[in-house]
Amino acid sequence: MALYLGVMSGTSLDGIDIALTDLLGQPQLLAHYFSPLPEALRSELLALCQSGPDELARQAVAGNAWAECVATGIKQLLAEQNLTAADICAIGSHGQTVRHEPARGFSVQIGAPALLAELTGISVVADFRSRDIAAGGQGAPLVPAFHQQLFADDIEVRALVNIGGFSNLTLLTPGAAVQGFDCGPGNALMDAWIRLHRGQDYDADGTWAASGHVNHTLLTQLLEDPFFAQRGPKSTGREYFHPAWLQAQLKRFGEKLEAVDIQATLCALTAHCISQALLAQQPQCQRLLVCGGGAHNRQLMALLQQALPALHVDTTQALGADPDWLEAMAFAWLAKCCVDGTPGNRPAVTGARGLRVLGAIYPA
Ligand SMILES: Nc1ncnc2c1ncn2[C@@H]1O[C@H](COP(=O)(O)OP(=O)(O)OP(=O)(O)O)[C@@H](O)[C@H]1O
Ligand SMILES: CC(=O)N[C@H]1[C@@H]2OC[C@@H](O2)[C@@H](O)[C@@H]1O[C@H](C)C(=O)O
Repeated sequence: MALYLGVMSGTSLDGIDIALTDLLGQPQLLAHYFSPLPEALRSELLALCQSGPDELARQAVAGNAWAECVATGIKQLLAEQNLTAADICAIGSHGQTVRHEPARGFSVQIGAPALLAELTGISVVADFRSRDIAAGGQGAPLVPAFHQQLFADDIEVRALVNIGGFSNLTLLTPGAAVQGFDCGPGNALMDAWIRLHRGQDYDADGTWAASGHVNHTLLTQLLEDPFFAQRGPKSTGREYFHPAWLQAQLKRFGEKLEAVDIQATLCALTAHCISQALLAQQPQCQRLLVCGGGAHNRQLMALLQQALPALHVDTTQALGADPDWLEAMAFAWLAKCCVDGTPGNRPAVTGARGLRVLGAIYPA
């Protein structure tokens, strides 16, 4: 066995995913652990996504707190599995993205990797995005190479979409280089809207969205945002699709809509930005496999199937991969790539000048 831990704390800021992964042959998920972020840390991380007073020190303090949460989770997971630190080759720790501005040459993930190595006694690989950006790439998305490793088929043209806070698509065409790019909002705008109007973290199963009506005029207007027509390489995040983007769009729309109909329209926006990008970039695609938290949103899954009638729309579970743990597994795999000196980026995806080994190692 070659045991790696992948740690992901995604843009939706719901919590920390830890995946114990065997990377001796095809990646296998052996065990997993989820820890919600303590509310104070969650709101501080969210605040740090924008500039504010004393942010350098606050970023460092929040990074340490994040690493402590991860170390606690890792210790618990290892104890449950009767493993010790010595059994683990390395931790691949994505960290928490607080800024993503590849056009200005940076993407910032905080997570105190030195402290995490110290607290766990395990080597940590972190800072996966900066080398790709230094080589002219977007630094994101990085999971397409892992999707290719797990899901590429000799015959079927497949696509994967990870629907977390934002959504990113991977296109797997037999005999061709893997393609991939961010499509736009995933759950982030829906989460923000339901939080504002109903005080809930997310729209469980998409029930609220399903009870409203999609306003097609508003949907068309939202889809006119130039990001959607742009072809890859492209990536996005909270800097672009934020609640103020939605408020500006609603102001431009003018007509007052029921909150529930806006939720229905946001759900349709996520489905359509994915389906449009997929059809534009790989019209031969036969199957769409969904992973990330959005795979649990029944209304979103139904809208995706409606928008893509010629394709089979499934979650990755249909191929035996739990949709909730793929991102964390991807960072375990990327950590091994770094340790082995193998490139983790794919220039056709990120737009980097070439293949690069991603990440920095903090030895145990
Ligand atoms: N049962 C459910 N019904 C509807 N939506 C759900 C459900 N469970 C999770 N979600 C959505 O999935 C989100 C979390 O998804 P995920 O864990 O993939 O995000 P992430 O790791 O933060 O994302 P990213 O890929 O952007 O880094 C939640 O914020 C919520 O919107
Ligand atoms: C900068 C950043 O954290 N980007 C995330 C985010 O969440 C989804 C999408 O935007 C994707 O680009 C990326 O995550 C996955 C793990 C990736 O790099 O493939």
